[in-house]
Amino acid sequence: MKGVLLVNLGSPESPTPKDVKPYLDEFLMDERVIDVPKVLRNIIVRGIILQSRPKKSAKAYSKIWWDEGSPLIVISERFKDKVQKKTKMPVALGMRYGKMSIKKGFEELRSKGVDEVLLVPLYPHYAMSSYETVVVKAMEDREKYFPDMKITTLPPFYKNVNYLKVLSKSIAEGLAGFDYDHVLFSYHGIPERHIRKSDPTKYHCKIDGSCCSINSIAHHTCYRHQCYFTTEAVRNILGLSEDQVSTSFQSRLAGDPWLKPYTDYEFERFPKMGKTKLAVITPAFVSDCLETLEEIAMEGKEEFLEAGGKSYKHIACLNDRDDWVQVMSQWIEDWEVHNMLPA
Ligand SMILES: C=CC1=C(C)c2cc3[nH]c(cc4nc(cc5[nH]c(cc1n2)c(C)c5CCC(=O)O)C(CCC(=O)O)=C4C)c(C)c3C=C
Ligand SMILES: [Fe+2]
Ligand SMILES: [Fe+2]
Repeated sequence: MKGVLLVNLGSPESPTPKDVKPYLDEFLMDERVIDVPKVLRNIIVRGIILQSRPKKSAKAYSKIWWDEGSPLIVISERFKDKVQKKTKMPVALGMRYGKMSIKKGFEELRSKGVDEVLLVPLYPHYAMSSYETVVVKAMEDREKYFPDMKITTLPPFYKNVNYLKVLSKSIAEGLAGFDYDHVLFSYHGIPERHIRKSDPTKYHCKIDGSCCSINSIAHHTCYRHQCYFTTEAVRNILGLSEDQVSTSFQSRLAGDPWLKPYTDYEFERFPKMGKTKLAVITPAFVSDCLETLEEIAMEGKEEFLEAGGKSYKHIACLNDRDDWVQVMSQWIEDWEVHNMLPA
């Protein structure tokens, strides 16, 4: 029987340093996130980052935590429940990090008689630290625990027309009634090095933007290209002009150069350029989470207003919107009935 496994990033068990520490340990010790040799990763993560970050992150998490738990988990569960209502196939939810593991998701599907799984990483764009690590982990778990399970993987869906339409509709609804002079598309950042590592040609991606609009096979795995594609597609659907929108990258860790421009620098810069009424959208995430609710909706607002901005609005992610549920359910049905994946 066929079944579906939706996978998101995961959250700590609670917004306390005690629970945030093991979560960050699993996350940052992933070789696709901090991609240095294991001995060095141990020093950087356990010897440096985990000495202070759990306390700081726990404080941030406690600002956005809901009575039911982590917003990312609660929203992903609501989304899964709605998708389940639209199909007879079993649908399970797993997380790349934390207690709700991918393995548990497979076990749940197996207990319902599933032997063929559609694996759905809940990321529109390809990055080795998000989409790729989900796929690799799922394949490792299959190898170890479910060797007879057949797996098909949903590709990154950043250029799927139906996805772009619901994303644009959600943004249009968020913009309605808000007097804005600029719309910022803020994507989760990644180290520039990851772009080069993910380039199968090893020469196409230049990071400086000179490559991303030239057609190339490298774009299948180029996070930067895919983010700019999303901005441009939505801009066209909404009929916004080029100078009304920009793209930036948030949530960087100290150290290496990450993709630019940095979102927090843009918050400082815009008011100086006369852009004082800002709407911010965060399309790298399908569900709201720490990075959208705290970093953008709370901290970002404060930074922008302090820099001279006059009004600010964060537009919610797709979350469990019915039209998004409908798009996902249609992809699932196309796979179930026709073995077809979204283009
Ligand atoms: C678009 C998806 C994501 C990419 C790409 C990504 C890369 C990436 N992230 C870190 C470090 C951290 N990210 C953290 C939180 C976080 N990251 C994503 C998504 C992507 N990360 C989400 C959805 C979340 C929120 C999780 C939640 O529970 O709400 C954190 C933890 C919080 C903190 O301490 O700031 C870290 C750390 C790196 C290093 C990286 C690429 C190399
Ligand atoms: Fe992250
Ligand atoms: Fe590129």
